Amino acid sequence: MNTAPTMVQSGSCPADPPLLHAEALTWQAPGGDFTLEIPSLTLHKRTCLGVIGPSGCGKSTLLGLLSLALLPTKVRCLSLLERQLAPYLSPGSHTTNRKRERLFTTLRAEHVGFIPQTGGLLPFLTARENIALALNVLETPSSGQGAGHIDMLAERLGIISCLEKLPSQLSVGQRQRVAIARALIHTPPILLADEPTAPLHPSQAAIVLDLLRNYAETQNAGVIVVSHDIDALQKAEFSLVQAQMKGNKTIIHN
Ligand SMILES: Nc1ncnc2c1ncn2[C@@H]1O[C@H](COP(=O)(O)OP(=O)(O)OP(=O)(O)O)[C@@H](O)[C@H]1O
Repeated sequence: MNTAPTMVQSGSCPADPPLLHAEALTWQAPGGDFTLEIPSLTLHKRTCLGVIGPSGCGKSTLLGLLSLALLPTKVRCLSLLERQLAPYLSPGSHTTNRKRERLFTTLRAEHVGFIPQTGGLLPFLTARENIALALNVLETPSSGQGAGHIDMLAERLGIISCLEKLPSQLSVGQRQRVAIARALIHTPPILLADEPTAPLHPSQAAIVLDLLRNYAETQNAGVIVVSHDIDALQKAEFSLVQAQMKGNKTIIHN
């Protein structure tokens, strides 16, 4: 399906600098069998984007690039909270790999919440400890108020009774909601989520997407969700970004 992307910057103010901006960014898979091109992609404050497209079209790869976990093959501009990162990525850059990795790790930890497709909880920590991990790693001023904050978020996600249990004692849907709480607990300005609602009952999926929309609006954050559930994204008023496949190349932009 090669439909043009639909994009409505609902709620964002054009005067605000974007939270995330990429231009002329390309990733080529090792072996060259697949290429993802991002001519231009911008995430503004108080905006929720829903990236849709068929299996294997590069949606997870897009999140990997935006979360700085994957390095682009080529890039003209990549900025995160107005910090220009392309100079660290150009072939002629004098930055060492270690220095770049240190910077990117810090940016990721402080500014990006990530909900992986598989939850990614540590099996030997309780749900509460998993959620608190981001606060402990960052040692933010909000670390002290962590317990109350965790309970409040858990209440909204319907997992209050799960907090003292290990991931193995939880259902797939409960584990996913713990992973969502873990990604939100340090109130990152950018939230990236890979199929966050896939293991959830439709009623829970709607609650989660509404929570993410509300999070973007109240925290001045930007949310990008990869999902196959177009109806749920539209009901939660996400702006849809359709991946366009052309042979072994995918183009994603807004
Ligand atoms: N490390 C890699 N080496 C080679 N090819 C890769 C690598 N990582 C991803 N790919 C390829 O890149 C393409 C995009 O993969 P990606 O996981 O981003 O797709 P997706 O849209 O998220 O798929 P799904 O909806 O099934 O999760 C696929 O064709 C995949 O085979």
